[in-house]
Amino acid sequence: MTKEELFTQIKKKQSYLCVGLDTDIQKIPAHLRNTEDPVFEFNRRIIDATADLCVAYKPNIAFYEALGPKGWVSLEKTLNYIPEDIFTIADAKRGDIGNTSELYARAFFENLNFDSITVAPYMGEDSVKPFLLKTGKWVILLALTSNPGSADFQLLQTDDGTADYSRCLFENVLATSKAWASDEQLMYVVGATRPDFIQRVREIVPDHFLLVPGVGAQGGSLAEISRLGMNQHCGLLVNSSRNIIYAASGPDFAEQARSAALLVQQEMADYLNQYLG
Ligand SMILES: O=c1ccn([C@@H]2O[C@H](COP(=O)(O)O)[C@@H](O)[C@H]2O)c(=O)[nH]1
Repeated sequence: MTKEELFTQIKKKQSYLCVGLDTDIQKIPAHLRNTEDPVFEFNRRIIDATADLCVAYKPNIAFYEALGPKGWVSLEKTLNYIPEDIFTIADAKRGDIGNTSELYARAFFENLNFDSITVAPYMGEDSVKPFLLKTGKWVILLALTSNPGSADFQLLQTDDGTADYSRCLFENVLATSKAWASDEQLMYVVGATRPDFIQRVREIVPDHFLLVPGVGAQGGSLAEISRLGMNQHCGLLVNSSRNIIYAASGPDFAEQARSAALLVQQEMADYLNQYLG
């Protein structure tokens, strides 16, 4: 999916919601546990209930890997079930020496046909490039993550002498990596729990899409991130996982997930109207 196509979907659905498919076998409603593939059955019902309200789905790969081979089967079935016009994100946080990254890229872009993958920047350009060589696919590079520990390294002050102020490490990640590919192929993860830094992100990457986790269960504010982070193409994919998919645990879980997603979508429609007109 191109950037333009993604923006078209955002305008059509009046939504920049990414539903996180963090499907935990322990949290699946009891009545689904006896089905042949409870994880896929749960995801299928969530997708049916939310597909018209979101523009992306983000399965977090850990939840599937943890189940062994059958987890990968559930993941593949889920991916194949997602409608064509919805952007798919493998939240895998990969990245290794070049030849190993090439195999990760094949796993997620060829074996599984994801549109994008989250990649850790720590090992540098040669660890990210193999993902970028896949035509039509996106890399979503971790920049400023939503967890408290992001302060340990990402907020370390650096001084390369080129900025008016001492940059944090995450700002160097943005400034350096934006030369590796265009904003048609590269996005960044920026946590909603860090709204105080979003202006600094936008100074360095004004046109890129940002994948923003951390609203809902982690306490980030959709209002703040939308006000500070939106650009002329919206430029935001805001993820919510637990608050949507586990809105309820009974037989009506999918309807409740839809209600939770609808609340977020309606708020997003207001912000799109307010900031993009
Ligand atoms: O900085 C990051 C990067 C990734 N995540 C992932 O997003 C979802 C958030 O789930 P919620 O239930 O909405 O909190 C989850 O898959 C994380 O691994 C993140 O939270 N922060």
